[in-house]
Amino acid sequence: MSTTPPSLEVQGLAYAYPDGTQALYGVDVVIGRGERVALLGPNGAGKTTLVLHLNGILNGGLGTVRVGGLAVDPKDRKALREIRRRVGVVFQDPDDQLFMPTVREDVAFGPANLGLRGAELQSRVESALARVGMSEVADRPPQHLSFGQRRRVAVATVLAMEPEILVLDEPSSNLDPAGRRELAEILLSLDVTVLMVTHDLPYAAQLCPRSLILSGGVIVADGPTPDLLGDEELLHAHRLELPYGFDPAVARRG
Ligand SMILES: Nc1ncnc2c1ncn2[C@@H]1O[C@H](COP(=O)(O)OP(=O)(O)OP(=O)(O)O)[C@@H](O)[C@H]1O
Repeated sequence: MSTTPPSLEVQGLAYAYPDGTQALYGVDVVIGRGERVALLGPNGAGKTTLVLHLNGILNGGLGTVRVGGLAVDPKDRKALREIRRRVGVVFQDPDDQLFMPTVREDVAFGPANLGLRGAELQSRVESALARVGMSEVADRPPQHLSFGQRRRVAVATVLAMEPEILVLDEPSSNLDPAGRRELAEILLSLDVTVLMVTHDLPYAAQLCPRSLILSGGVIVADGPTPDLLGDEELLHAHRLELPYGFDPAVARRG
């Protein structure tokens, strides 16, 4: 009987930077296919360090990372290329991700590098742009778009690679209320595994049925988002604060 491997399996991941700063102390996380999970935690908790291990940008520590069953192995360049396709990271600043003369060329860049051409490439690009509602701006230069539109195009560049897991770094930052809501609607409509790093607890509650709290390089909580956000002591112990008046009980479940 064959079973589908989880989108992400992290086991015993420990990492110290070259200057000796220990950022992760044995992290274990399994994220099943199709889950949407928020990664919460105070500044300096190790969230970025963990994300940089998912596609092999950081390595050399202890433990293992598997994406869709494939191990991240920095020595195996072919496997690493496949890992970087499977782990689609949307950075906080879309301008780190968009550099071509038009939106269409930016979205085509990754799949063209994988060797896609012609109708197959075109259909990847059209589909990724449609999924983020950006088909209308395909021929415009990215720098002529609003910040919110650029973030959506950055999501499209990653979706065009058909990733196993979409990793979003602070997706709601710098968005106005309408842009924030539009992005939430898009993310909820996608049929893809999501790991979202955020300090925006209401956004985590709205989008992610499950949350992880990373603090001091350790996963200190892993469970349904409404339960974690409803635990005042837990939040206080890890410098997490809900906005005044926000009721985590209204957070979406399932
Ligand atoms: N290049 C580096 N060299 C040495 N230490 C580092 C380096 N980058 C991060 N650190 C340290 O590693 C620890 C984890 O940092 P990391 O950036 O992963 O946290 P974070 O949870 O992403 O924080 P934030 O919410 O502020 O983005 C911190 O103690 C940080 O000072």
